[in-house]
Amino acid sequence: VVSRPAQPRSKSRKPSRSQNPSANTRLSAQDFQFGETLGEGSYSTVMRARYTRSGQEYAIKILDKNHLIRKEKMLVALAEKNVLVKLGAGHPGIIHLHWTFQDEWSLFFVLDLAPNGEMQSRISRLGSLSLACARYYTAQIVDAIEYMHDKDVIHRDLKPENLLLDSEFRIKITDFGTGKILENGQERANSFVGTAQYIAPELLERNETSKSSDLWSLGCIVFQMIAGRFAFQGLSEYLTWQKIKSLEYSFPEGFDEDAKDFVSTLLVRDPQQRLGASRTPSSPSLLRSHPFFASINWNTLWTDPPPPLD
Ligand SMILES: NC(=O)c1nn(CC2CCNCC2)c2c1CCc1cnc(N=C3C=CCC=C3)nc1-2
Repeated sequence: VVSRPAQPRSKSRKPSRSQNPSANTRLSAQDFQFGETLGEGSYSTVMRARYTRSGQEYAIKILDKNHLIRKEKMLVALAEKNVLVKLGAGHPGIIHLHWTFQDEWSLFFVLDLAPNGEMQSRISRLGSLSLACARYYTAQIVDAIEYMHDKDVIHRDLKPENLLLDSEFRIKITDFGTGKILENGQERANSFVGTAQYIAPELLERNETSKSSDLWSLGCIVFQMIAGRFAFQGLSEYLTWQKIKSLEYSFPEGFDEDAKDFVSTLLVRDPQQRLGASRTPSSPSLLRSHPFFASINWNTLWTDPPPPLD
């Protein structure tokens, strides 16, 4: 990825037309004061930025055009934008795309900033989360996943690194670079994506992903939040995959019984048999009615403060 100066190069070029739904202004990099780098991908850099006119902070994903073209990833970048546009601003648990614009070198996605970083960092720092915390965050993730799936979007790389925390320490699911829109009732998609410890067996065995693959990843995430370690971890990626395919995992002593049952209903080899796999937007959610969530008030889930992290 091209390393960017603190302030993008200013050239007397007309910024391209931006997608700024709230006004007729034409956005350009000069409208922002860029700060720290939040993350780097193979063809993108995410930077903290302040919109000069309002003072509002955002995360701006900068995609290098030449790199996208050379690596034939332009369609991937546009697919990510389409997923983000389809998800819109409709859910508090999903990072929202505010605007896009481009210049001669880069595409710019102006996204919500989640100032409190990754869930992964919390789990690493604390070892594991308190049961109350794990329950609260799992409920938020379930709520966001069901919203996403109701819009026929699958994430395909859910993991604690992609679960960010906003200013109120609420979940924000991010990085839809591996996201997929299922067209016209399509149930499954072919393409290899994902991160070793969270990949569903059907992806390893049949290169197949579906909404249910996100549910498998959810099971892995809940296990990790409570146990403080991966459900599936071998000495190599290949051995990790072998454990996933043979469903070789075990709960540590003292793992909460309701949480154990919840995780066990998701870490199921057959995608169709996972809890919530056959849910439709009009059918009741089997995930939400699981006993693990007995103490969750789904109506105030996004306004309730999180329990203490440890
Ligand atoms: N790939 C992305 O779309 C993306 N990547 N990041 C940073 C990554 C850092 C590594 N783990 C995955 C996320 C972001 C976004 C969206 C938008 C976004 C919004 N806020 C933050 N905030 C962070 C704050 C502190 C540390 C890391 C990220 N980060 C992002």
